[in-house]
Amino acid sequence: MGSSGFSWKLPDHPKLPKGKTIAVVVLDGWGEANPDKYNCIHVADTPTMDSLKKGAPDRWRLVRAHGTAVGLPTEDDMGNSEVGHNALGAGRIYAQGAKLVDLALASGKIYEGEGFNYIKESFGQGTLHLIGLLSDGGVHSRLDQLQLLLKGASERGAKKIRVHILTDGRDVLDGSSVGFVETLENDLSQLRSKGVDAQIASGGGRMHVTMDRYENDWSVVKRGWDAQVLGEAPHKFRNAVEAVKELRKDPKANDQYLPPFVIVDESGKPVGPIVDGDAVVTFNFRADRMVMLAKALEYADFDKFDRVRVPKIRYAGMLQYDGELKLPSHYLVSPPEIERTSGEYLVNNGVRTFACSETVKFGHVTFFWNGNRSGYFNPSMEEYVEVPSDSGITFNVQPKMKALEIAEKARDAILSGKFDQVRVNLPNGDMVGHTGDIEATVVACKVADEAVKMILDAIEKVGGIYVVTADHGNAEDMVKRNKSGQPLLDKNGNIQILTSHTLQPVPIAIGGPGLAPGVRFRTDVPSGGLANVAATVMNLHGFEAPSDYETTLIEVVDK
Ligand SMILES: O=C(O)[C@@H](CO)OP(=O)(O)O
Ligand SMILES: [Mn+2]
Ligand SMILES: [Mn+2]
Repeated sequence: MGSSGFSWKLPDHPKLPKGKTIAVVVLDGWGEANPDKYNCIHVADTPTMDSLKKGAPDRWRLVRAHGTAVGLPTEDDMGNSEVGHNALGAGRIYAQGAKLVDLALASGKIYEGEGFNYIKESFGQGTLHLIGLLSDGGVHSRLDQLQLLLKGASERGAKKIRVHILTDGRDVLDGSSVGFVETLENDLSQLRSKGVDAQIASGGGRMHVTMDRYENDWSVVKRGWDAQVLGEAPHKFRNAVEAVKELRKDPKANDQYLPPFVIVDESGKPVGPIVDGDAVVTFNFRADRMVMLAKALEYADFDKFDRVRVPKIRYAGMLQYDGELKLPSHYLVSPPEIERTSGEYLVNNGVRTFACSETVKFGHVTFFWNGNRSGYFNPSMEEYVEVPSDSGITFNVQPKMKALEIAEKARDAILSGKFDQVRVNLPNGDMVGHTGDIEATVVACKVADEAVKMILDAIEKVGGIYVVTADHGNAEDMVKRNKSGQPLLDKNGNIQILTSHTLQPVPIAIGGPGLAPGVRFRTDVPSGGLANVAATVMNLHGFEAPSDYETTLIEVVDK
């Protein structure tokens, strides 16, 4: 985009009026799948979402929310919130972190960049520490990328390497941590046979150790800091496979919430605390659950918890996690440059915007929606409201979460007349779906449906328009299936619970008294995806979308 001649001004839509209040509702983790007893959305009482479906095909359809439709490497990649909200807000498909890292590793460019050269300075005297999520889930990180990085770094002079693992069980099956640790141990032993002193140094479950987000609970990050940096944890083991196996013996244990542990040598000393002169790489490509640790590692002024000891290190992220904050300042791969998002365009065209969710999804409808950018485009035109999430619990014990509070805020914003777009994320289907608790997920879906109703009722009152959609699947399928769709059993004959997202498409529904009578979904965008939603919403606000946006899903026929 050349600077000369560029204008934020959007052309008027030839047929659709401006000035309608539009509710944009994102149901997190709400896909469309065959109805059976593991489809919690089907099992739950969801009269509002059911009634929207009756508008098919003119005002209800499905859109793609996984794989290449959202910029992921392959069609086997399930959708996730980052790429889903990026696509929804940006209206274009960007090659996402997973893919950018793949390309940089394949071409070797990762080793030529500023970030790698910066950390490499420490390889002579210091240890290289790699911290991140150990699985092949592909949402935050990928095992094969870690493996390539280990190989590449050791070939380029890293003589002492320590890996600080976070077990998954959220993007992959619970219990799969053992296999991933065994694979990593095998790789590290091969490195040792080549003379590299390489070991796992610490670990813990991702939801209990390190990977909190949006500052919901700093104690999670502190537990990680204590283990990774200070070498202190309640559990000590001589090896990580044994650690994970032992800790999983607690009947309440699961991969997502394993307690922190450190690996110690024969004299009981931790094998890999982070000390002055070391290099650290956080190898997750996804931002939200790495930003807090990045702050703790990078900020001189930091008061979220007592770091006790702040080693002088060279730190790089796999990507830069926040472009506005320039955090971290060193990184191995440049993040996608998502610019000219729909939020920025609309604000520049006078659309007053309200966005709301609870803490655990707040950044989704703001930061991710706006192309991984924090803050307002224009504070006098926008208001972002965060409803505090419960912390320190798994959401199956509180499946209603803050859905109704979010809906109340949205309702009040709609009725206030102060906003043209009121955008929310309703987290329940996703956050409770990730716990693998089917009963609780059914409750979660019911309450999300109630929240949608509250918002739609407000839209009805003000003569507005609604757009109800989702960012990817989760709650619609809670069981791992074989290729023909049959539930898979484990060796004890129990079904294998699916805690992860899915490859399913998601619904999008439009309606409300403000929707012009001739508006309907086009039939010539059959493979439409989340990136087509931005142009659609721009049209409903009375504007044509920029020409490089993915095409709109709607047309206006004469009535
Ligand atoms: O909880 C998360 O971090 C991911 C799953 O790893 O879910 P979502 O993409 O919905 O935020
Ligand atoms: Mn999501
Ligand atoms: Mn999720």
